[in-house]
Amino acid sequence: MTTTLLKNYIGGEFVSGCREFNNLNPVTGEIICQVCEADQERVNQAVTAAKNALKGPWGELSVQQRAGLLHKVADGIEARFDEFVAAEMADTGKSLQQASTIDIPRGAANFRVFADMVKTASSECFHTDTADGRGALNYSLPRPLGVVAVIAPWNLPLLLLTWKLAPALAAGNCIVAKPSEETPSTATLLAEVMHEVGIPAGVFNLVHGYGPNSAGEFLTSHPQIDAITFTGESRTGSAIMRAAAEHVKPLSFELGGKNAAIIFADADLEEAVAGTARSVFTNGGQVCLCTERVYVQRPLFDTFVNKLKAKAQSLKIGWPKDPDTDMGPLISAEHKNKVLSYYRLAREEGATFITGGGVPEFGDERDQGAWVEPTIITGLPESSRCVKEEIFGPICHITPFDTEEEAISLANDSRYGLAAAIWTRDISRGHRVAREMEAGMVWVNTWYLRDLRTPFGGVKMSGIGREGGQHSLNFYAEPSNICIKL
Ligand SMILES: NC(=O)c1ccc[n+]([C@@H]2O[C@H](COP(=O)([O-])OP(=O)(O)OC[C@H]3O[C@@H](n4cnc5c(N)ncnc54)[C@H](O)[C@@H]3O)[C@@H](O)[C@H]2O)c1
Ligand SMILES: O=C/C=C/C=C(\O)C(=O)O
Repeated sequence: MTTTLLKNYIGGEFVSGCREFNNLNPVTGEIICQVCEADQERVNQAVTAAKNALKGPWGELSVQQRAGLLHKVADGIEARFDEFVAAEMADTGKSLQQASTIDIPRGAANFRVFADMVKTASSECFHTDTADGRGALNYSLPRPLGVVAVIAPWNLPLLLLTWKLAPALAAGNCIVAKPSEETPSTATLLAEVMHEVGIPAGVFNLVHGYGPNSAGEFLTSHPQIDAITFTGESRTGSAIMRAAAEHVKPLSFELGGKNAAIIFADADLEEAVAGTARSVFTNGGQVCLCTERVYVQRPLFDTFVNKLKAKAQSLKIGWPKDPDTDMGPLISAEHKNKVLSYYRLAREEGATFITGGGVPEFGDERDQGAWVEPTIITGLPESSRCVKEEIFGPICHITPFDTEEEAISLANDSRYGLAAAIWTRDISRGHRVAREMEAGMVWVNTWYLRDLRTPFGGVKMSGIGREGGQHSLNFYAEPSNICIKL
């Protein structure tokens, strides 16, 4: 992307904003470009454009035609694949390997999976007996919610934005989307693709800005927004719930987590170590599904800790474009300071540092970036803040356990309930323990293995509702029941 100014996309036009803010590259802290912040007026214009578009050609398209346009969006992303990869890497510092094998491919895949799924969606129909014997027919039709506000986070920017956009558009809604202020680039490229493939003006609108007292809050408190889908921190979810409360509307929340991994003594040790290293350090620990609490059955504890330490110390921390790089920087100096504050807290709480706990020194411009060391700690009480609070960085705490019941109790002792991973060769135990997890998603002898048709979401403070497959389509369109007296 050569653009030096990222604009809002409203009513089919790229427009400026009330002011401009810097988009920084977290590898070196350098300014990548400027971004136009949308004020209340721009958000109002975007919502009006979306409202009007509902009554325009978009509402008259057949499901097949809508699905065909969504495949064209996927084609457009794939046609500009390298641009999307470069833009995602510039905004986030994530590795070429991750951006090119996960983030951007899923951007296209999300559109394709829902374009295909909506074409085969079915609805309910009942033949009803009646007192007069003539009966009645009850059938339901899916009605799009209307204008949907989509608010996305910075960790998997295109993946998570399109994970919401694709089903929302497939169901016939119009959108006003706000990407994170940290990662505006691929969302803007996506607006260019939408424009190029002929998504009708106003169907997809993009507003840049922050949360409080900026585009995010203006959007979620807007009376003409018909539904909100949000992915981000749990406390932000609470704020959005309050902002939306006055105008009662459907909410879909994918929120924070403090995910546990349980490693039983009978686990395949090499698999469990490799899988746990992946679940702790992928994307610098900046994935909602990442493991921050590891529970290892006592006979295996010392061996496991030493092997995970070796894995952490073998991670290549380096330039995102280096094909060997395993881990880049965190998203921002602010987030780096937050993660380092937990490294300091861990010391204050008396943790034993197995590895890491500081900042890597490169001796070049990366020393101005948002880098931290992959870190493993042990020895803290389960009540400590580092074990209870989401850190969202490349760090895990490891605790020994003795019995299956104890492991389940430890893993469930959290206000979050997003994901869990269980490592055991005893598959009956895998089924049994998975069923006891207070989490929306449980992986056994693997992690982050995805089937896009499955329910994705969390319990407790980790979210409201489910995304994925029919679960997404059920949120973005609600059934109207029609009863015909025969
Ligand atoms: N459950 C999931 O699927 C999932 C996926 C990814 C990230 N997350 C969570 O997201 C968090 C990291 O992402 P983040 O730092 O971008 O989260 P965040 O809550 O700080 O911001 C997320 C988005 O919300 C916007 N926002 C912030 N305050 C707002 C407000 N008051 N009103 C409206 N919009 C507002 C931000 O500008 C951004 O676009 C972590 O807690 C992580 O666990 C969860
Ligand atoms: O950071 C959270 C990752 C979410 C991933 C998905 O929503 C997905 O893989 O569909």
